[in-house]
Amino acid sequence: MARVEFNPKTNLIEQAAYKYSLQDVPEPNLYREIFPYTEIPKIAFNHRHVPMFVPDEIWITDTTFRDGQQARSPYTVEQIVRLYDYLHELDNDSGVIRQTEFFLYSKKDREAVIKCMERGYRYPEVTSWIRARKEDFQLVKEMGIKETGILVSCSDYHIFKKLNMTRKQAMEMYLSIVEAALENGIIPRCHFEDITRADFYGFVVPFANELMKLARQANMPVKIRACDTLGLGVSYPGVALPRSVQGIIYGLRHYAEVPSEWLEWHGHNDFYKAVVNSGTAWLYGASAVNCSLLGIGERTGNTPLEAMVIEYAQLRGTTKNMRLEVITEIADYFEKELDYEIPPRTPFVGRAFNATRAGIHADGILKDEEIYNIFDTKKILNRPIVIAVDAHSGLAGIAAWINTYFRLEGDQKIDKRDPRVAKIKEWVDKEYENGRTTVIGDDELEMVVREVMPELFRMHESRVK
Ligand SMILES: CC(C)C(=O)C(=O)O
Repeated sequence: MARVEFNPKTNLIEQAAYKYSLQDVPEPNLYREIFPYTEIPKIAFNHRHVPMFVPDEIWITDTTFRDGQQARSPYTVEQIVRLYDYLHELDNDSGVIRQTEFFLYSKKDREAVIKCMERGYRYPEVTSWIRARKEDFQLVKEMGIKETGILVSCSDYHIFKKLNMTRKQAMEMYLSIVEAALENGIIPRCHFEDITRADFYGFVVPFANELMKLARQANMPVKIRACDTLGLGVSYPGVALPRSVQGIIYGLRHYAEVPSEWLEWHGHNDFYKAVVNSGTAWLYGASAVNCSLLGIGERTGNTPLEAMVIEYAQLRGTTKNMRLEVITEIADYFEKELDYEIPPRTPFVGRAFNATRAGIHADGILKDEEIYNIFDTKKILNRPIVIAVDAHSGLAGIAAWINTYFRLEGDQKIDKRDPRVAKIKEWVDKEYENGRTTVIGDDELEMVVREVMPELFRMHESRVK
């Protein structure tokens, strides 16, 4: 039962939050009715609605060098430093991209951290990720890092099956590690792994309560990152725990009194929900959402950082002083320098995200591009709209297609008088002479351009399917 108390500060009779205590169950609660494993997981509703609560400040934290790097071959030190520079350039001292986290395991990891710290940027702040071993705190301290991530897996899948412990044993172990961080003057950021399959009232809230006690005793923040490890979080109104994103964030704030500034959501995209879940976490009281560049992370990836930059702009009505065109530079860097193929239809960064193939759309765009473009992609992302070619495009249309599609600038640009453009036009004309009525698709034009201008493909090889 919830306690009803008089609050002299507000002069109101208030219902105090019920204090949940640890349920040290003998058998794991695997929520088999929701996660039968041999069937698709179920989305259960209890029709409980929690209030929206948007923190005064919301921001993004980055995991490109941690979760991102776990899912691909490691970056070199130079690549890490370049990507860190890009994050800083994108943030442009707005503080929206507030922190990024690094492994400290190897000499190479540490060299990258030192180089990034030497940059002296305020944002994104360098934080670390360590094994939950007390010796590692010394390392964090020596490197001058103020905050570190610590893994505190919280579902019974992890506690019973992976750690082979009881809930009480796991909680005691986690608390002793958090205490060690605080004793070393380091802010612990507790990664509640697999929270969307965890017993919320039997483990998550009681554990968070203990963490908040430690924070009060040490007079230091103890942050909580709610990790939707398998992307099972759901943001539909009335969804039941443990899958409810808003339920988790509300519950941590309300029942464990975790302040918004210490609360973060870490999403995965297994069910295509990473972006909406992160936005929901913001709206229901987590100040931070954890993302990675291009969403690169374990399996289907994390919440894409660039998507949350755009979401921030939509929710807040401002980009502060972020430089959104850097998103395009980052995408180019991944493709050209890191040999990473961005799926063409990926929002904001894929080469086809603002391309239109339908003749009728191209016609509309020729009249006024606003008709078929989501926003001024040239101004905001330095990505001019891409137009498909048809019977009426002519030399100029074909040259424009090549220049926008391959994003050629300055003297790289192909002129309409270039004889290679005439060759492509011959092919286009033949198509229509032979009775074609549809617009020519990007893939078809790519094939012809590949024959006539192979050098373009050497530059953009990773863009070609
Ligand atoms: C390893 C943990 C912290 C994680 O990244 C996740 O749960 O997705």
